[in-house]
Amino acid sequence: MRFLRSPGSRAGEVATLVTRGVDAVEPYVAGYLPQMVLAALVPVAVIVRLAFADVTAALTIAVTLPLVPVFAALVGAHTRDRTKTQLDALSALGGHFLDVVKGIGTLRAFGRAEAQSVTVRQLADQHVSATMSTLRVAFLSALVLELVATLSVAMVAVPVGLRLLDGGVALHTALLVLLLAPEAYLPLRAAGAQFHASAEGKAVLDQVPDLPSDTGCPAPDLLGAEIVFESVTVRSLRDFTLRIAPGERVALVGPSGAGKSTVLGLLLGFVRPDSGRVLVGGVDLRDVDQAEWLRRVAWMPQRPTVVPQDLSSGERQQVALNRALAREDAGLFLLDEPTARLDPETEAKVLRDCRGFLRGRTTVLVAHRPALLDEVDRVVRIEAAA
Ligand SMILES: Nc1ncnc2c1ncn2[C@@H]1O[C@H](COP(=O)(O)OP(=O)(O)OP(=O)(O)O)[C@@H](O)[C@H]1O
Repeated sequence: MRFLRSPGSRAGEVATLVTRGVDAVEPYVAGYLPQMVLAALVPVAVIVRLAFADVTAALTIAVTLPLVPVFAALVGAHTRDRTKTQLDALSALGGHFLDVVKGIGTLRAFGRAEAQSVTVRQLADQHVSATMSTLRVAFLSALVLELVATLSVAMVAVPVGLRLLDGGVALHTALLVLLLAPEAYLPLRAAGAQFHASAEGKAVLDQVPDLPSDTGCPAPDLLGAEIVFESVTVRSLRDFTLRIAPGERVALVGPSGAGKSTVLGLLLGFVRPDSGRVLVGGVDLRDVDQAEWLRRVAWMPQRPTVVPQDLSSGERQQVALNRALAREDAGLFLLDEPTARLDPETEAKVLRDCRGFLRGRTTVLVAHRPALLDEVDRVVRIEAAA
């Protein structure tokens, strides 16, 4: 959940990581890592046991054994790059597909829906070729590791067999060597095989951003908390400074593109200042647990999403406004042009209805319509950046 909420997460990447990515992590955590523990312990135990029975065999194993991890590391470096390319291709495909689905209405309206199928096909082809390339490397490396391990076992077994024929070694010692020698190589071979099965999981873990050790400090109680914009610069806002007292109703006015909605975005925590700070009750909003903060804020966006769609835009706006005002427990109300699509008569009625409700509740609203200005305690003008 913390990853999903982390700022800057891109939808396509997140969709790939939390679906296929999560499945891919299991072979790494439950397969490769435990196998690495065995690969570190078992060969040492075999060498120590054989050192007491047949020093030559123990030395042969000790010398040939490192060849397996050396070859595995050489092939592994190659595998890592290929797997990363494969995962990137999958993320690009997932992200693009998601964008196309989201924007299908607009694409159809402009007659560009068909063109997208070509792009999706190209991305799918890229993913197929990246996957085939990863598989080729995986098969090749399995072959290399099997070959190295088999030759190493032969280098131990053949001399022991010859010495047994010459009478240079007892039968029970030769049997012990022949039975134990393959066991020294087995965990390393298995780790090599697990490495390929788990490479995607490792790439996924590398892609998940470093998450903060905690989700931020508790959201300040808005009752009695002053909201302060301290020389905030972001998008079109330049050194924007504003103090909002608890319970105050403020209207933001100004030309299109001046940054009124950006001010609401800053208060929601969706937009982060490039410089300056937004303080609530003296706490920098950047440090506040965003999920908890959003539970305290009621927001009506400029273009509300309301199901069903068969409502008119004005009706949709009224539903969205009622939905925001129904959040009686909220400590801050952010309303972006709440009456923009209403006729003057309906607007007057809506404003009459919410007048009593908003009195004494901290409210920031974006106002283009003059009727809204009578409903607030203060009007703040935001000028377009020069
Ligand atoms: N997601 C975004 N990323 C980057 N810049 C953006 C983004 N959204 C808006 N902007 C830019 O930020 C500036 C301020 O936009 P904003 O929507 O805050 O203006 P506004 O005053 O609310 O305008 P309007 O009255 O037309 O709604 C504009 O120049 C706009 O292009």
